Amino acid sequence: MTDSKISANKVQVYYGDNQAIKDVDIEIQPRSVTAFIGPSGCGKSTFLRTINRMNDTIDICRVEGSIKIDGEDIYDPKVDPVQLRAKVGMVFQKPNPFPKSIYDNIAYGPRIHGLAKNKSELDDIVSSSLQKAGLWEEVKNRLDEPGTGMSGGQQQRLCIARAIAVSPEVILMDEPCSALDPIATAKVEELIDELRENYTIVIVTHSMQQAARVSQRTAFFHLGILVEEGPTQDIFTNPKDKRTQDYITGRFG
Ligand SMILES: Nc1ncnc2c1ncn2[C@@H]1O[C@H](COP(=O)(O)OP(=O)(O)OP(=O)(O)O)[C@@H](O)[C@H]1O
Repeated sequence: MTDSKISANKVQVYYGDNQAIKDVDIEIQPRSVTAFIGPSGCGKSTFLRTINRMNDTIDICRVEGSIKIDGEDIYDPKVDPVQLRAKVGMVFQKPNPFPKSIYDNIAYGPRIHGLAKNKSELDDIVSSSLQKAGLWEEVKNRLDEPGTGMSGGQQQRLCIARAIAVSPEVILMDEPCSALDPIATAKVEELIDELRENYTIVIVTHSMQQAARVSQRTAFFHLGILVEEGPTQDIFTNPKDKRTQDYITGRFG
């Protein structure tokens, strides 16, 4: 196994008095897809959001323990959460393009982070991000049109392109296909498979079939606890814990 990209150690997350994540330790491998699965409310999204400090935006939420990316503690007071979220991008359940043109959706992050010296560099970032998200051919002649006018699946790939535009190393995806039809889902899954060559991807999914299709490793959460984590094939064919077995065979959740 290579060195981990993300190391979480004894992570606890509280919403007020309610503890949503208990003592989670996990090592996430670079350039691969890790799926988080588990019944509703088990804390998958909460734990995902600790990896780019999105929980900071929820007043009552408190995170304890340590999360390191490339050995650096992302909760260190020196870390700027805005920079962190460029390095650790996020794609949400519902596609959420900005009410701007397709071009400006992609150019927004690079402009804020000063990634382009001039218009031609910005054009290059926009086209290469759309190419990496497999969307270029579909939109190259309509970059001035609103992102919100695209189909749901295209909007989600636009959101992936937007995350890619600021050169992230990690991409977090919180049920990215749950609002998409099967054809759009298949396209996003194909894209995830291509992206793993260059990015570390963590995906929360309710679909065990999706976890089996796209991920190399799977982590099963239950009641805020990480019950087990391992190669996806092992988790689905030979789980060690009875709770995992019960979940994957549809006995609960
Ligand atoms: N913003 C919030 N404020 C208070 N409690 C929250 C908040 N978000 C999540 N929780 C609580 O934390 C626990 C874990 O929720 P979380 O959404 O992380 O689970 P999940 O496994 O992602 O669920 P689902 O699959 O339904 O999205 C639940 O008890 C939930 O009610």
